[in-house]
Order: sequence, then C-alpha cells, then structure tokens
Amino acid sequence: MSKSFGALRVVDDVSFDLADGEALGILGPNGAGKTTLFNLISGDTAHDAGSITLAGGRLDGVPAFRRAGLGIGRTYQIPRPYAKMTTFENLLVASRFAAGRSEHEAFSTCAQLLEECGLDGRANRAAGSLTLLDRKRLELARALAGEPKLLLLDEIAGGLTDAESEQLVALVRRVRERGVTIIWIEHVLHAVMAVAERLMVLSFGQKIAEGRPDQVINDPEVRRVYLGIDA
Ligand SMILES: Nc1ncnc2c1ncn2[C@@H]1O[C@H](COP(=O)(O)OP(=O)(O)OP(=O)(O)O)[C@@H](O)[C@H]1O
Repeated sequence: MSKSFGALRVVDDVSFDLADGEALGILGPNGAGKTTLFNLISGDTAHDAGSITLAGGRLDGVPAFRRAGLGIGRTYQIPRPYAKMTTFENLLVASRFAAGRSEHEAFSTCAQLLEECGLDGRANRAAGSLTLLDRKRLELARALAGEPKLLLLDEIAGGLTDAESEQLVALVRRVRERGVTIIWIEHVLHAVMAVAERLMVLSFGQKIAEGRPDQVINDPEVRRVYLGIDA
C-alpha cells in the first residue's frame, strides 16, 4: 500500500503478509510511517494505492467500524477512551458492538479483562480521569474486548517499569496463544522481541528490512537507520 499527505509519501509501496496466529513487530524511527500503516489497515485512513485482504476478503473501501466488526482491533498511541464513560463502560461498548456479545456475556468478559489488564479498582472511574498509564491499559483492554482476530498494538510498552513491561509481555503472549494474530509497533525492543517471531523495519515510508528478529536487529542498515550504530 501507499499513502501520501500532500507531497510527503508517508507509506511508500509497503507490502507484507501475515499468517494466521503470527506475531509481527514493526520498528522504525519517528515519522517512518508506522502509525499511518496501522491507519490504513484499520480503515482510519484511506490508502492511495494498493490493497488489503483479511482472511481472503478485500477490505479496500470498507469503513473502519466494519473492519472492527470483521475482527481488526487496535490501540492508539495517544489513548482515545470515551472520556465521559467509565472504564468498564468503555470495555462494554467494544464487547457489545465490536464482538457482538450479549449484555450478560459482555459483563463477565469485561470484568475479567479489567483484572487481566491491571485495571481492577478503576472500573467506575471516568476514563478521562485515568492516569496516562491506565489509559494505555484501557486502550489494550478495550481492543481485547472487541475479540479481534488481528490485533494492532501501537506503542503500548512505553513508560512502563520493568515489572509492568513483563506483565504486559505475558499478557500479549496469552492473547497470542488464543490464536490472535498480532502486529506490534514498539520502540521498547525487548518487549516486542519477546513476542514477535518476525520483525519489519520502516524508514521514510519504505520497508528496509524484514525477517527473524535476531537477523533484523543485526542488519547493518537497520543498525544505522534505527539504532544509530554504524556497523
Ligand atoms: N493526517 C496527516 N496529515 C499530514 N501528515 C501526516 C498525517 N499523519 C501523519 N503525517 C505525517 O506522516 C509521517 C509519518 O507519521 P507516522 O505517525 O505514521 O509515523 P510513525 O512511524 O508512526 O512515527 P512515531 O514513531 O513518531 O509514532 C510524519 O511525517 C507525520 O507528520
């Protein structure tokens, strides 16, 4: 797919595929086009050229809310909760309308997710009053409440302590073990490398490397562009 904003080609002919249940990590410097690529997949932004297919069905032109219903869940780098709703209500919306759960089912799924995502005790707090860290947890919990087949995680590990980061990695692994396919944009390398079996690196909108994490991290171009290390 490709996408330009004015004269700036932000995603430049990037092509990749994912097997069912696979976990792909995306790395790249700030402004490389990573979030824009997510926006193209989730339908938040329309692509200029190319196409996208989910489980054999073309998604081109399908609006974002339908893609959510088809199983694409995502988090936003800058959390976007329904600020006036409670934490629990935020999860209920995703469970009822993205996953299509009954009220009864949604209630128990969301209660479990609160605990799993470290939000117990915040259920009745207005989402807009949560700390940044809790809003990030809510992003993840809400995406999971939608029961995605493909989960797009956009920098969810930043700002966590080592212990919190370990808990997050364990949670993402559990999600993956349930068969969810994952794409994770992350600057916290050890977190994404603990989950992803494949890494892709973007720079100025182009894919500059893709492959096994150890190979990609040791690629001279990646070390120069992303890690700032001259090989
Ligand atoms: N809606 C928009 N209109 C104009 N320019 C945009 C828009 N969205 C993104 N851009 C520009 O596209 C480029 C890529 O942005 P993007 O957020 O995709 O990068 P990124 O790799 O996710 O960066 P970061 O790691 O900082 O989140 C940037 O130069 C950004 O300013």
